[in-house]
Amino acid sequence: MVRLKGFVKPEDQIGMVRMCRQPGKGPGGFYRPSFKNGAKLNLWMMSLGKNWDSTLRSYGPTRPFDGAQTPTIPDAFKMIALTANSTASEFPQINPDVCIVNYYTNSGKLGLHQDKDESDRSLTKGLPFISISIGDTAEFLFGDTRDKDQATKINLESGDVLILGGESRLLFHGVSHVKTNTTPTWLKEATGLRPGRINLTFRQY
Ligand SMILES: O=C(O)CCC(=O)C(=O)O
Ligand SMILES: [Fe+2]
Repeated sequence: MVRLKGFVKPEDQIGMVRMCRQPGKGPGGFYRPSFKNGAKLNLWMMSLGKNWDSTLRSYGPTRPFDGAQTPTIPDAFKMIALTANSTASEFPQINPDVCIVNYYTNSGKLGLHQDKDESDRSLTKGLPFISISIGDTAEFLFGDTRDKDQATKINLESGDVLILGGESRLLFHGVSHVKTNTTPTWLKEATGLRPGRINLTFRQY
């Protein structure tokens, strides 16, 4: 696992918030996903590139619940993810065809889980996923099991990048809480971003 603190430049963070708005409001935009048992996740989600469905735990070109086509990943997003990927030179380079954008309000969270719905090829090669945090700081947990009491806690701040690849690709991870009022003032002023946190994960299916 590699953490690149403050890797995403302020102008790129501003650009990413603005760029999320257009697809975020349209078809295929942000919605509250559910688990198989019908309970809602504590976040809003939008998939770019390919759709990830939280009930089926699989990828596809459209969203099963409303048939919406998945918006494309903006090239400018890809460039930022690829630059981070090559900075963490211990991991193979991916060609991202999926970007999952999560929006957490200040009561948002995400339980410990592994990301293992990508292709067998992607997982056996340990192809990394690249996570970018924007807005309020998250307390992020990771560990070898689903037990949150044994997990390590780190803060992910606006502009931080976290890369899980190779041996760390299947680490359990999650977000225990989002810290109120921690978005940088310049980001709030430039974008009018509502309180909360955006996380983008770039993956290769
Ligand atoms: O919000 C985060 O930092 C993690 C998101 C995540 O684990 C996921 O989308 O699979
Ligand atoms: Fe994840």
